[in-house]
Amino acid sequence: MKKLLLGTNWKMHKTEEEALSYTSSLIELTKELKEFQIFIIPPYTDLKAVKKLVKNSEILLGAQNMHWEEEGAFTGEISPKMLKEIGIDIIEIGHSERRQYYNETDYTVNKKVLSALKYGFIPLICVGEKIEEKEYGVTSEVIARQIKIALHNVSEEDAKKVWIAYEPVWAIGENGIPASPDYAGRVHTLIYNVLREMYNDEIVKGIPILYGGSVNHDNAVPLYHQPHIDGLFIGRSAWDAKSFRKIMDLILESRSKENKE
Ligand SMILES: O=C(CO)COP(=O)(O)O
Repeated sequence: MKKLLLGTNWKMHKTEEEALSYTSSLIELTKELKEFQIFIIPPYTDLKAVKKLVKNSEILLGAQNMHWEEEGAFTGEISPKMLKEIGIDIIEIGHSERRQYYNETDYTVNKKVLSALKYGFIPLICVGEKIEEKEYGVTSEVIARQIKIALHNVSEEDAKKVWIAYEPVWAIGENGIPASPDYAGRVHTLIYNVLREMYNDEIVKGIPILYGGSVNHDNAVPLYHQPHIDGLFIGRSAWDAKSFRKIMDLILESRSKENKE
């Protein structure tokens, strides 16, 4: 069975001290679990310290953003070369908060994806429709455009390294309403079909599509059962290591019930 990808985006949370305490607990709590590929995405200021802890574990480490240039006059930005030196595995690209507050566009997402691939990172590309786009019935068009532009000029060989996260904007954060598992499953199937327009079937089967947006202890299992949901990308419910582990336990419980049935 393929490993389920389970990761958490910390957003602008956790000082270095908090990051170290969380990471050591998570390593301890998950060290015997082989069913999941766990990843954590802390703020830049925590990355070096967290890397020292995770480097002897199976946990992958990501950064929340990256400039596409190696260096230059880009005050406040972080380059692929800097992240490579720390030993980062994943670059999260195009999260809706970056699209909403920091002028991230489909075109800058594409530049970052190409740069991340060039430097050997896994680009974790976030896509998702806004509430008004859902209400006007253009979710499929929005998602198809985001995916096609993000992957523009990405070769078949490189597409194998890409991860995609479907995060409906209206589902994210404290005021978010989680997508129903059925709705999420339908959009994941749509993403899968958009990818099939771009790449051959073998490659598409290997591209994981994660769901994110108010994943919690109640909806993690039904989401995991949907078609083409290959992982969960979690905010609040995974910011406490025990709460994150609880999501893993719920999934394991449901898997063992299935095996018995
Ligand atoms: O934005 C998210 C992951 O990138 C999800 O955040 P929440 O799980 O807190 O809604």
